[in-house]
Amino acid sequence: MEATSTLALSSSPAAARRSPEKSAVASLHLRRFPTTSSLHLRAVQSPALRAHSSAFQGWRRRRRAGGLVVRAEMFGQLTTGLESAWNKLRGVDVLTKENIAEPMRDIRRALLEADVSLPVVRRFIESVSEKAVGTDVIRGVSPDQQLVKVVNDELVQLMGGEVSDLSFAKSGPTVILLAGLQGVGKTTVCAKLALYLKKMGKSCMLVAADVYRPAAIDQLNILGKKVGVPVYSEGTDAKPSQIAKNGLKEGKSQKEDVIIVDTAGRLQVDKAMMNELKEVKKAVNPTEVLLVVDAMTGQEAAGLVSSFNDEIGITGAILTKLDGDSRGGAALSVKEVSGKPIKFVGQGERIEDLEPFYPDRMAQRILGMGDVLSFVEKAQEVMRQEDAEELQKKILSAKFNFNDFLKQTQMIAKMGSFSRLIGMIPGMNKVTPAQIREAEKNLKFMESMINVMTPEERERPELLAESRERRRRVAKDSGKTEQQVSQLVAQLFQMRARMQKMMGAMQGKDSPNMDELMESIKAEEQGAADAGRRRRKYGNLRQRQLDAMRGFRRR
Ligand SMILES: Nc1nc2c(ncn2[C@@H]2O[C@H](COP(=O)(O)OP(=O)(O)OP(=O)(O)O)[C@@H](O)[C@H]2O)c(=O)[nH]1
Repeated sequence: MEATSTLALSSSPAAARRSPEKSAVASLHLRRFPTTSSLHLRAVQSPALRAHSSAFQGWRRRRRAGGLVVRAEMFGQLTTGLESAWNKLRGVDVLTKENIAEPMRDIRRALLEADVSLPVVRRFIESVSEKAVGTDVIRGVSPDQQLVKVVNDELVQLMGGEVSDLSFAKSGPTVILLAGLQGVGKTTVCAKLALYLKKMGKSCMLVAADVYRPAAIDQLNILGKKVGVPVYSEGTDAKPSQIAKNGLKEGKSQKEDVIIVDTAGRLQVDKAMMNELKEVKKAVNPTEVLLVVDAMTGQEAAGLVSSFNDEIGITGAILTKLDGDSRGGAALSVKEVSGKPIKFVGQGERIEDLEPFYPDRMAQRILGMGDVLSFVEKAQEVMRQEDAEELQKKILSAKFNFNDFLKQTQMIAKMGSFSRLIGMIPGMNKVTPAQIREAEKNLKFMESMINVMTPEERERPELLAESRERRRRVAKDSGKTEQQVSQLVAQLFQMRARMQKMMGAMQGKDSPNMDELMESIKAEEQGAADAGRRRRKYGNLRQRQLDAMRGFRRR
């Protein structure tokens, strides 16, 4: 099957003549490379990203060393469709509403061709467009790579975000009821699931409640033997609900951890089938009711999950035959259409070929750009660090005024948390969570006073230090006391001095001793009485700061 085969490809012209089909696939994959190569070039420009880019160098070495091995990806059709979207963004500097219009049309077309349902495609496109345009520019990352990342994140969300684990009963055996149309792979899934659970250390029993196809019971017996789990059956004469009930009783007496009930499939959904399933469900009160659907039926699979859920109430789906699905519509639509997660995927006929459904891994397989994604993530992390370094520099500046102060509190809020910033300052890791909470509270408090200062006062804190009138006005407008405003002004001067000390320590090549620094901060906060002692300790520059503060206190 083309979707699963691994093609050994040589990039030589002779090989292309020998096998034009293989060569076409190779060139298709090679077209993806300019992205990776330019990504590499950009990466080397940024020292922080150099280490990460070595992966690309490794790849290039391997490529130069000889033949190219390309795996024809599952969902290959969708991957190829999406590629044309990235290609359209070559040469643009930033993602805008205008320049993403055409790539978005390609993505839309690729998803529709993959048999994703139209409402799902619409929502997806809307969400990707909104996020792509609102994305911050990351240095070293090109817009096409950024779009890849946005699409990846949205694909992960579309498929449920997180892996959805099996639930187990709190007491007694866990009952898993499997339902589905004929030939979708239910009986095979029974055995695959039993093997999976056995590997988890759980004992299992299979119950043959498919009474309409005698071969199904034989098939289950054979598979049960293969996996090494008991199979409970009563032939084809008993009622499925009775068989399931008796099977559960047997399983309980054997102290099995999990009982998996195989039910009959029909060619299409009909009332008799639903009623029978309802009866079986009532008889065994299952922990999981999983609908087995064939991935190759595309969005129809998603519709089925919805209608089974409406009729009998299910807990999730198992997508089989994903190995033969080159489109991907089912995997992408099930969760969004039905609200029910895909819990497992079948990827082959062997009993080992079942695995939990990981939305993130699936998205990466669809995009076929694992390297680009991890590169963008790394670049985002570097950008966050650079933000923090920039912030640090500003904090350390002796010319720090209320504008800087405000900007920084806002930046801190943008970064999510003060604790994160503290953690980024070398040596500051010992700050306790209580101290951090207190600092965050103080920041808000101070911000309310700064907000009512005039632009001039923010620029030149000395104005407030010199004028009681101004301090009174700020107090009145912010709803704080005059004393609190005075404290804020004093604090700013203290901060300037403290920052100078930190700068001195850093420029003196020694890394600052933070314990000592924290101690001195505490000492500073004890008030004016200690000023003389601090003056001796901090030298001339500190002296000037303290003079300014003292002058202000006298007024
Ligand atoms: N390639 C592939 N084949 C599968 C997968 N799962 C099941 N099959 C094949 O699909 C066919 C039908 O599987 P069954 O398990 O008999 O299906 P069923 O749903 O129990 O069928 P009924 O009992 O008739 O309802 C078999 O040939 C399986 O080997 C899969 O994940 N990949």
